This record gives sequence, C-alpha cells and structure tokens, in this order.
Amino acid sequence: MSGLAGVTAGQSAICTCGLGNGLNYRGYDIADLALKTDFEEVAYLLLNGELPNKHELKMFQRKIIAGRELPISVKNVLKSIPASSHPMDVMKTATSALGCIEPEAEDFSDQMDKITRLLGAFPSFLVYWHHWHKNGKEIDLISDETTIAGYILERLKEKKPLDVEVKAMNAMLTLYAEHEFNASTFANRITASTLSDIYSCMTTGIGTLKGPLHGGANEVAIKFVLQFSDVNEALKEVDELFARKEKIMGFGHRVYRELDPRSPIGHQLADELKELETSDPKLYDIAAAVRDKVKAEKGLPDNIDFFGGLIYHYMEIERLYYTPLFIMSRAAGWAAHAFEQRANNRIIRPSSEYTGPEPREFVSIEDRA
Ligand SMILES: CC(=O)SCCNC(=O)CCNC(=O)[C@H](O)C(C)(C)COP(=O)(O)OP(=O)(O)OC[C@H]1O[C@@H](n2cnc3c(N)ncnc32)[C@H](O)[C@@H]1OP(=O)(O)O
Ligand SMILES: O=C([O-])CC(=O)C(=O)O
Repeated sequence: MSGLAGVTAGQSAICTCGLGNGLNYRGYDIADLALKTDFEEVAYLLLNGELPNKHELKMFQRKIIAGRELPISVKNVLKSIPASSHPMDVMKTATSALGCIEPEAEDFSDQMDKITRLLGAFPSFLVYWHHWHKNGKEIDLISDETTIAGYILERLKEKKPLDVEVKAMNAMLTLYAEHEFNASTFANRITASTLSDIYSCMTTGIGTLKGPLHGGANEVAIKFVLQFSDVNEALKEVDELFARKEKIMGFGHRVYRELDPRSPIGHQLADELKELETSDPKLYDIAAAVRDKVKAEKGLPDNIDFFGGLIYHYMEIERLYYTPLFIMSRAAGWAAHAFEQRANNRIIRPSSEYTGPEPREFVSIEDRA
C-alpha cells in the first residue's frame, strides 16, 4: 500500500481507467472523444454528465470566449511575475489572483460559471505573460476563435494555425482532460472535501501536476529525445540508463501496466505532425525506437507524456508550456471531481500507521544533554 497503490479511495461516476477499451469519460471511449469532438464538448461532458447538443455547445463556447479577457489587476500580477519563473508557477499565481478578484460564492451556487470563466482564462494567463515578457507587448486577449485549441495556438504563435495542428491540440486537450484518481485530481478532491473554494481546488491541482512524476514528465521526455542525433545513440543511452537503474520520463504508469490507451492516439498525431515542413521526422524515429526498446526489454509502456512532448515540439510550442497546456485541459476533470465531491461530501482524512518513538518523558531544555 506504499503510495496508496491498489487502494480504492472513493467512488466516482466520471471516468474509468482500464475498463472497456481502456479509458472512458462518462462511458464514452477516449478514441471517439479524442478524434471526433472538440475539447469543449468533452469539458461539457465531464462537467455536466452528458454530451451537449448544438445549442448547449454554442452557449458553453460563448461563455468560455467571454472568459478570455482578464481584469487589469490580474494583468498587472502577470506583468510583475519574472520572466524566469516556471510557467506552472505563473498559472498557479494568476489563478489565485483571479480568485481574489472574482471569488466563488460561499454556497458554491456559481461553481459552473466560475469553472467556465477559468476555462476561458487559463490560456489567457499564459499568452499574456508570454508576450509581455518575451516580446515586451500587451497582447489583445479578445478573439472570436471558437475553440480553446485554436485560441491557444493562434495567440501563442500569432499566426493562423494549420488544421492538422488544431486537430492535434484538440485531441491532446481531450486526452489529458480526465484520469480518475490521479495525484492532482485526488489532491484537488481533498481540497474540495474541506469545502474550500474552486480556485483553491485548481491551485492544489496545479501544484501537484507540476512534478516530473506526473504532468511535468512531458517536459523531461522531450528533452531526452532532443539530445540524440540518431536512433543508435538513443538506444545506447537507454542501455546506460537501464544499467544505472534510472527512470526514463514518459514510461510506466500506476494503472496501465500493459498499455496507456491514450498513447496510440498520441503516436498517430505525432506521425501526422512529423510531415510538417518545420518538423524533424528523425525525432519520431528516435522516440519510436526508444518506446519499442523500453517495452521489449523492461515491459514498460510509454505513457501519454512520452509522445505528448514530441507532439507539442512539432507544433513549435515552448517546452515549459507543455504542462500549463495540461492544466487548460485537466481543469475540466478537476472541477468535475470537485463538484462530485461537494455533492456527497465527507472530509477526506485517512489514517497513518505510526512508526515513531513510543510515548516518553518530556525533558526540559535545561536538563537536555
Ligand atoms: C499524465 C501522467 O501523469 S502519466 C505519468 C507520467 N510520469 C512519468 O512518466 C514519470 C516516470 N514514471 C514513473 O516514475 C512511474 O512509472 C510512475 C510514477 C508513473 C508510476 O509509479 P509506480 O506505480 O509507483 O511505479 P512502480 O515504481 O511500481 O514501477 C514498477 C517498476 O517499474 C520501474 N519503472 C517505473 N517507471 C519507470 C520508468 N519511467 N523508467 C524506468 N523504470 C521504471 C520501477 O523502477 C519499478 O521497478 P522495480 O519493480 O524493479 O522496482
Ligand atoms: O493517472 C495517473 O496516475 C497519471 C495520469 O496518467 C494522468 O493523470 O493523466
């Protein structure tokens, strides 16, 4: 039970990992959702329990679009965060700042409005901070672009994204949107169980997601792939890592011992993106060779983060922005779990097995050796 492995820590109707084809959101297969919907449909599904009809989707998208503009005080906070900060810390701080200015009602009656606003605001936090610090300019956050995927790409790169990029971004947002009791969702649920506000749930999730054993793995995975000039060099380094018993980020999973059902979709997206003029297809070959060797020799499957890093690299997105993109998607899952927890709440407070000293006499500081 180290790391709570195998412990069922509660009930949830949101997602199953390992049943059916491997991953379902509210009963729908991840492959259908990732390749046949926009992320907004998936976010709506997670938050409301059902897929939206056309009218419901339009209303939801409208609210997200309206959530893109930020209060001046949040913009000022973003300007004051140094360019050297980790973008995950930027996201966490901006989320807190917005929560100070637009707090959630104490009875949570506006919880759906608050998360819809945040789904609009999360991309704005990143693009506003990015352009202020990297290009010295204040970017206009208002846009008619209907999808979050298109908005992120258009505003980050300041040009119209290609269809293949928007398709891949939409799919990535969907693949990352929800994953049962993973560490960040569970942490967010604990915060919800104390009846804290939605911004605190989100910042809890962000802080937990940042670590390289969880969301931060994709940043490390692409760094690993980029250091090699060919497949042989990469495979030699894998042998050396095996010999030193070091972990390779983007491999292994607590739940999926054979296959992460998101990974084949990631392979397909990377395969499509490697054909872009700006892409280096050799990186795909290196990643695929490492994937096959680690699986064949250690039995470890690549998780979504291994090819996830490559997909974002092919879209020419800065490496340290990969995990912030994860927030923009997983926020829907976190909120669905926070709402579910609130609807049937008991504070989450497990027990620990004590391994410290037996009860003993107190010795005052004058008498201590
Ligand atoms: C979206 C996501 O968050 S997906 C996860 C992203 N994280 C990563 O990719 C980080 C790298 N992977 C890991 O650290 C782990 O596999 C985790 C954190 C994902 C899962 O941890 P656990 O369930 O505790 O895995 P566990 O430690 O039981 O691993 C089983 C065995 O595989 C080995 N192993 C697990 N992952 C890796 C890896 N990435 N590279 C090399 N060996 C590994 C472990 O050392 C262990 O070996 P042992 O039995 O000889 O001690
Ligand atoms: O479920 C986990 O432990 C990690 C993961 O893949 C995710 O959060 O998407």
